[in-house]
Amino acid sequence: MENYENLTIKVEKLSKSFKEVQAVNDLSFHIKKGEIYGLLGPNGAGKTTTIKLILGLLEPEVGNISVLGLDPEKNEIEIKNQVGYVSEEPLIYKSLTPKELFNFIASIRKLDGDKTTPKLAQYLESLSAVEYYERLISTLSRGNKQKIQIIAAIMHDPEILIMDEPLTGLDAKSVKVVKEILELHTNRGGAVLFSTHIMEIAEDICDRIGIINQGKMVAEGTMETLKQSVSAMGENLDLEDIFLKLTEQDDSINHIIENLRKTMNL
Ligand SMILES: Nc1ncnc2c1ncn2[C@@H]1O[C@H](COP(=O)(O)OP(=O)(O)OP(=O)(O)O)[C@@H](O)[C@H]1O
Repeated sequence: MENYENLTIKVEKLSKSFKEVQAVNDLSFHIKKGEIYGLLGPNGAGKTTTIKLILGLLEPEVGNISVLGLDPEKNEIEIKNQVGYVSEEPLIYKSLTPKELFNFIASIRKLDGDKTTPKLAQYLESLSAVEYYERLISTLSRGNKQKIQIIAAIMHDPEILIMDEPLTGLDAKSVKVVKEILELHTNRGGAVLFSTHIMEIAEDICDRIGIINQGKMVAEGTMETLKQSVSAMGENLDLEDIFLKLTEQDDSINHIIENLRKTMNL
């Protein structure tokens, strides 16, 4: 029996469409305290739409969402105080330096400078971003912009981190540092919603994974239980095969490879 007091995010029977596109279709899942939950799905599966609904940036057509017991449609500001969000799009405040951006965030969030300054220095150093601190964000590389976006999302110590494809563009060392940040965050009771289209990343980082395709949940569980259900199917499939199968990409990938071989004369 689930202990509902332990839940940070609860999504029930959520649906959202854009004209003829059903982006999210009767989706339900929950995220517990201390858990990294991965939304795994191919391009266009509905991951970003789900995240925007949870943040109150989009209105659901049907369904319920609770974030720390709050309704995103009614409590957008309160939820923003408890959540750190890394969006899929690159950072918007391009005409600022990271220093100006962090000062701006600290002032709107009314953060204590004595606590925030050393924390920021540590994050910048850990992510090898000290030298970019006073450069215009518009002049930074994609990966360095992403590091600044991640620091901006965690600097107020939110209870929940919602990260939409956060590792895009990061080098191997920074990926390791971000993974460590997520682990430390969950060790102290925080929760993470993490979206990715890359199965290995979900496997490496997430405690539980929800595989979505065309807005629908097609499988959910720990990596262990997902692997067990794969072997229970009796076929000689690895997890990558099952991901492609569940997301209906297995036939099309074989077809694409066959056509590519013909085109490239192999
Ligand atoms: N504002 C919008 N207007 C129209 N269609 C939209 C809009 N936002 C999303 N969609 C459509 O909804 C579907 C789900 O998109 P979404 O961005 O949620 O997918 P995703 O899983 O995050 O994909 P990706 O991995 O490529 O980022 C797609 O078909 C997309 O084209």
